[in-house]
Amino acid sequence: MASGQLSRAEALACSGCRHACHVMLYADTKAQLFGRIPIKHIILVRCVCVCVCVCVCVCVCHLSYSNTHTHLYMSASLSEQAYFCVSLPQMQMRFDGLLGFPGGLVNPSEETLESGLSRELSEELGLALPISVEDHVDSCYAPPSSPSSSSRLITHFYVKKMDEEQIREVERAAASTAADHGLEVLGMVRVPLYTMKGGGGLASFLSHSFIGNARSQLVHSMLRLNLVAPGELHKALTHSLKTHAHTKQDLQAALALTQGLRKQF
Ligand SMILES: O=c1[nH]cnc2c1ncn2[C@@H]1O[C@H](COP(=O)(O)OP(=O)(O)O)[C@@H](O)[C@H]1O
Repeated sequence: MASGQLSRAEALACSGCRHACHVMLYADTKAQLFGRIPIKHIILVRCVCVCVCVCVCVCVCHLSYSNTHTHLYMSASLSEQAYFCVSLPQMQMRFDGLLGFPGGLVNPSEETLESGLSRELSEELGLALPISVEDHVDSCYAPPSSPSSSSRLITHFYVKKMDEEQIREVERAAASTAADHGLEVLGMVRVPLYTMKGGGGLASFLSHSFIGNARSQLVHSMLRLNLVAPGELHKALTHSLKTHAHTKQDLQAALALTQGLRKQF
């Protein structure tokens, strides 16, 4: 067991600990890539800014595809059969501007971890999604939020595979009937799993700010479920670090702008 990780039983036995449960929802689907490229075992994700995004699970050869908007690098095995395995992991933009998985605090003395997580999902997604013990992946101590914080937080992570239509239903409900929409949850986003020339896609996504250990939960899940090949992920993370350096420069330029304006007004 990795450091900081606990078994479910150890976690529940911790007296005075607070518990938070979050879930990664994802789905596979059949799809025709650009209507003509026969590729097997790819993961295809739609994201906010690019129409069709590609990522890879099985690496045999390298293809490159380009149009006026995108340069996508794919490792893929070709097949006669036009069957595409599309994966759609979801995260949310939280009220605090950070990315995270749907879920929240659960009180195990009043409810099971799974029923508490389902309750949180009804508020955030507008749907009662049953979560079971089998969906549980791991439990670990969260880093203390401040040196003075007295109670320790244990985060429990779940992964639930759904079908594509269920994911669409979640997206529709999250934006229309969910009580938390526009308040605690600013919107659901699909994770772009592809790597673009220049570092777009997954690399850009991973360089955003995440709540708690949500980024490592995402990275571990991508590896464990073979949603992204380890080499692709390594490349994406290396790019994310470069993006960070660029973001720092950008922020410094923006800060200089506001400093100039502060002097004027
Ligand atoms: O996606 C996540 N992965 C891991 N930990 C998270 C995630 N989202 C939130 N947390 C942690 O769990 C705590 C409680 O989560 P959240 O803010 O969702 O609960 P709440 O909506 O019930 O207040 C947060 O303060 C944060 O430390």
